[in-house]
Amino acid sequence: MKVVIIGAAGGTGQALSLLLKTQLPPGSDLSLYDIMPVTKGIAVDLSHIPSAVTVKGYFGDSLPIVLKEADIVLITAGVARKPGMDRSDLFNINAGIIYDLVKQVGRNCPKACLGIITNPVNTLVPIAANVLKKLGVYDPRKLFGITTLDVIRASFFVGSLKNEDSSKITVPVIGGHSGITILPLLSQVNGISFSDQEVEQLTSRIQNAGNDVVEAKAGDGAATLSMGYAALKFTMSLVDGLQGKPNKVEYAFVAGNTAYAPYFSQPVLLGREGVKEYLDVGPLSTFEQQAVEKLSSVLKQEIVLGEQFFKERTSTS
Ligand SMILES: NC(=O)c1ccc[n+]([C@@H]2O[C@H](COP(=O)([O-])OP(=O)(O)OC[C@H]3O[C@@H](n4cnc5c(N)ncnc54)[C@H](O)[C@@H]3O)[C@@H](O)[C@H]2O)c1
Ligand SMILES: O=C(O)C[C@H](O)C(=O)O
Repeated sequence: MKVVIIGAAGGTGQALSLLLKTQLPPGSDLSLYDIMPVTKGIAVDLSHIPSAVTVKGYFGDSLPIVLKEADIVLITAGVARKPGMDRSDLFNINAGIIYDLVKQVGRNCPKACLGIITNPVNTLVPIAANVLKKLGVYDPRKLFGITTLDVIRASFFVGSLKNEDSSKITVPVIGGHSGITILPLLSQVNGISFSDQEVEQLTSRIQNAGNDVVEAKAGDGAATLSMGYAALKFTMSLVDGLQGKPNKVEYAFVAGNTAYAPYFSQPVLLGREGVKEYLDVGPLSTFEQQAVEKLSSVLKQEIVLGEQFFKERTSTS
């Protein structure tokens, strides 16, 4: 299994690299890439951890070589938020970065599964899809916006509210990865019920959890460590699915089969080619039905923004 992390010298990239070095199946190749020369040193540092995962670091113009033979590419390259910013404020810089990087992915490892962590996920995934389409290598089963952080946060918040072990609680989170597009389905949490007030407060807390980290870090970045853990969870399920292990289900922002928006975070069963089956989001409460109607119009606008960017960029290049 070859996994490439692009943006590996950043906060999220380093946390994820560390976790994957210890968790990938023996014999895997973990290749780290960033524009920063320190990436080589990060790989040397990680290589001293005893595990049967080979780790190498690259920077500069070596990306095409790094990508060859990749099974999974995870992109965390780009800028992160500072207090007072929305994820959409990152669009101007990160859209161009994703456009260029995904071109390289499409050219050098067209069959790889691609996970986008960089924000704004809701807008960057449509750009990535269009870049891959233009290259003639788009396979919707293999392109994911990684929204697992919302899922793990929701488990933690529900566990702390109800005094339960959060590692045993699963909260479905659908929609997208910004503001009201993040919709936890609290009505589907097994064995736990919530008052209307708890539903409203928890929903808002899950939607705003990213802001809490950005404010608490006070100008020095956004969530990196919990994101590293979340991306590990997603990636290990993807690895297992690619290796043919059964019942690997994750929530991810995909070009799926819901009526809510052309790209939507929903449960997916992972298999040898990426998504094996798009699963139903299940029954929604009245609160969730109203919320999903509202979020779908916001999400559609954010998706259109990505598609417009792609059109403008291709017409000028
Ligand atoms: N999907 C999510 O739930 C989620 C969670 C946390 C962070 N994020 C997003 O992930 C991104 C990274 O966050 P971070 O905190 O790790 O930021 P960071 O600034 O610590 O790291 C970003 C890294 O990207 C590198 N980079 C920039 N342009 C590059 C390019 N063209 N090629 C290769 N590397 C490049 C930088 O050198 C840096 O090392 C941000 O956009 C952030 O909003 C998303
Ligand atoms: O909030 C951010 O900007 C980073 C990430 O999307 C998060 O949810 O923590």
